[in-house]
Amino acid sequence: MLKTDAGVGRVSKAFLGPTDVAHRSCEIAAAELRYGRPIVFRSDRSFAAMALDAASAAGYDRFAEVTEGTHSIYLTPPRATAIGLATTTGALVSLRDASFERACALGYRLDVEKPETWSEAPAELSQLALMSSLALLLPALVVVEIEPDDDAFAGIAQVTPDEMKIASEAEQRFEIVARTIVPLPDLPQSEFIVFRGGLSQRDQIAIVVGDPDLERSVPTRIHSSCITGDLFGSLKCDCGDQLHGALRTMAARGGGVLLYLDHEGRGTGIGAKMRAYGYQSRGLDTIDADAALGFGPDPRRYHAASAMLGVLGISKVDLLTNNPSKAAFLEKAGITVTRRTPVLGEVTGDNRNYLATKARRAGHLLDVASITAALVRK
Ligand SMILES: Nc1nc2c(ncn2[C@@H]2O[C@H](COP(=O)(O)OP(=O)(O)OP(=O)(O)O)[C@@H](O)[C@H]2O)c(=O)[nH]1
Ligand SMILES: [Zn+2]
Repeated sequence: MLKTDAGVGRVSKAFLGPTDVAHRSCEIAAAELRYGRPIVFRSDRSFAAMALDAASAAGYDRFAEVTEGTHSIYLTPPRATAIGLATTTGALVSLRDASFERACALGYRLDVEKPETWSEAPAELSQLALMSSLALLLPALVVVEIEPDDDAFAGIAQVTPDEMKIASEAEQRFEIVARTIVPLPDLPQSEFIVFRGGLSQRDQIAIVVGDPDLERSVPTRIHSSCITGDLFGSLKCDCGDQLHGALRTMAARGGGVLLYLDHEGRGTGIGAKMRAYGYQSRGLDTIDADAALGFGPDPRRYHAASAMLGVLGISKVDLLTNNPSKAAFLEKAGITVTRRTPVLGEVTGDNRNYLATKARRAGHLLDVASITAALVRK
């Protein structure tokens, strides 16, 4: 039987089907983590957890006290590997007598010594890392295994793996809430279409440039938000150039669609991205900096993109990207990618390493030699 009523008692069938209940559990659990409060993850085994990124020192001390020092920190596989622990499921390191500062150091800081003792984390804790991503928090979690009916955690928000699975279906449900023309410089008439839906996501927009023929392959860009690059023209990345270049390409081809997705920092959030920039200033590349914070190379998911294209009636695209995983996702979601058009920004001394790392380590279709040559020519 599906466990979909964790901790909520009797449920109104008039308003709440199983998907609603599951969806609500996930949203509440994510919100609680963001407020720095614990949640309970109820699988075959039960765990209480709180996210260090949001917890206060006092909240952490209370967790340590209630659990009588039996609490541990869960390190995801990328974080465990970054601090020298060889594991595929992640690591648990005891926090007995460890201060809040020590827990944070183990969880996401640089220059931490490899812990002497640790154990393999139970595989189900990766689901807790997913919950913290949903909450846009670092996946550095203080955890303790508890009895399902543990009084100390009574009334705490609960979530189960079944609920997470059911709720993830909601990621694919989007609807249009508003559409209107917004004049943009040097572009044909452009319409902003606002979409609402998904799991823990803000409203997102599709910008329809000109009058694309939806019967044919539509020039399309899936653009992940980058406040530093798109809005402020940061030189650390090429996002702003790609954004404006893609819109110009669409105009030149008679029209197209740009999906501007709520994906700041490759989906990790602006807080994590700025921490990652700090680590990059100390010599780590974009992937190792994210790994030091506990993230895999690219945690983005593109369900919103395929759902929004579906609502717009677009089934064939000419995708403006250098990132093959965007094309692969769309194909898997049933959208035909007839062609890929590269989108290149200006190569600068500040973004060269970032672009080269994306090519070398993330499989982006960028020519490292020409990136370097472009710089030499300057
Ligand atoms: N975590 C992290 N995110 C970054 C960093 N630099 C840029 N980003 C984010 O990376 C994303 C880049 O998005 P896109 O330009 O759509 O995607 P892409 O994967 O580079 O692929 P293209 O379609 O070829 O541009 C944005 O969400 C940025 O905020 C970084 O150093 N660390
Ligand atoms: Zn950027």
